[in-house]
Amino acid sequence: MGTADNNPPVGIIGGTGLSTLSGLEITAERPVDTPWGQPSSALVEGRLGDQAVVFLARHGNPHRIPPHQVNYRANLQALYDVGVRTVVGVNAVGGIHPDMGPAHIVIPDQIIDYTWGRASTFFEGELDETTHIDFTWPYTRKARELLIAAARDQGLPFSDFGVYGATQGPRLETAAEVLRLERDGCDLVGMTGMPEAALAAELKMNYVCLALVVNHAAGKSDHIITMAEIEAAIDQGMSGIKRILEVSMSGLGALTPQFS
Ligand SMILES: CSC[C@H]1O[C@H](OP(=O)(O)O)[C@H](O)[C@@H]1O
Ligand code: HPA
Repeated sequence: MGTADNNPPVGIIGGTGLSTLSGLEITAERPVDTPWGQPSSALVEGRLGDQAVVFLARHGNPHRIPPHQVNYRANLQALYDVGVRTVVGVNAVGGIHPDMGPAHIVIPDQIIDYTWGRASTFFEGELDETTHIDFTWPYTRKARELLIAAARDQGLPFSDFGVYGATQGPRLETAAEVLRLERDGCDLVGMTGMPEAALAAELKMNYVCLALVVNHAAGKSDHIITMAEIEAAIDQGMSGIKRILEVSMSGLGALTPQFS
């Protein structure tokens, strides 16, 4: 086995509360283009410890692109084109499961997609062949195990399971919608988990979600959701997310591509 110096770069897609990655020793910042258009931000190349990393801000830096207008195809393609084969999607989410309150960290294992109207595949238009990827397990098992081990190692409050319900946004949900998500089996709700995960699978990249609960989902507390509450949870929990990234990074870099 080689050292982390020989690993391909790991991609980190930062979401709400993570438009830049402090701790990343930046070596280059490159605006790039793809056949699908421009990604949300320049690619920020650097190292976390001895692992090469390419960081991309999902909503742009500064944060300005709403979840339904993110160019998910360009984001994944841009990372792929610079050699990334393993991606960590960092997501702020609302907690539905009673154990998943603000500042709790979750490494989910499943997704239900409620989004609509988003460009959600690379395989459309005139194709030589129709492609239906297998998506039984949307997150790469070995990548999940590495994040779980890192969260445990750091003594952080986390759950090693969870169904992520991806809603359209940009508005938050009604209480009745959250009850429906709960009946469907969702533990978390966010707006960007899809099509990001499916596009990574189409490119045969490893993909894993590292989620920070930033509010109780609508109707799951005695108050409405405020940006102040969300910002407080980000302030409290994002340092733990960064520690998990640092500890797991070289292991993630050593993973071979998912389907090879
Ligand atoms: C009230 S914040 C909603 C915003 O935060 C999440 O973004 P991300 O997944 O990129 O961290 C959520 O999906 C929404 O876009
Ligand atoms: O409550 C939520 N709903 C959807 N997306 C979110 N992202 C953070 N919190 C939430």
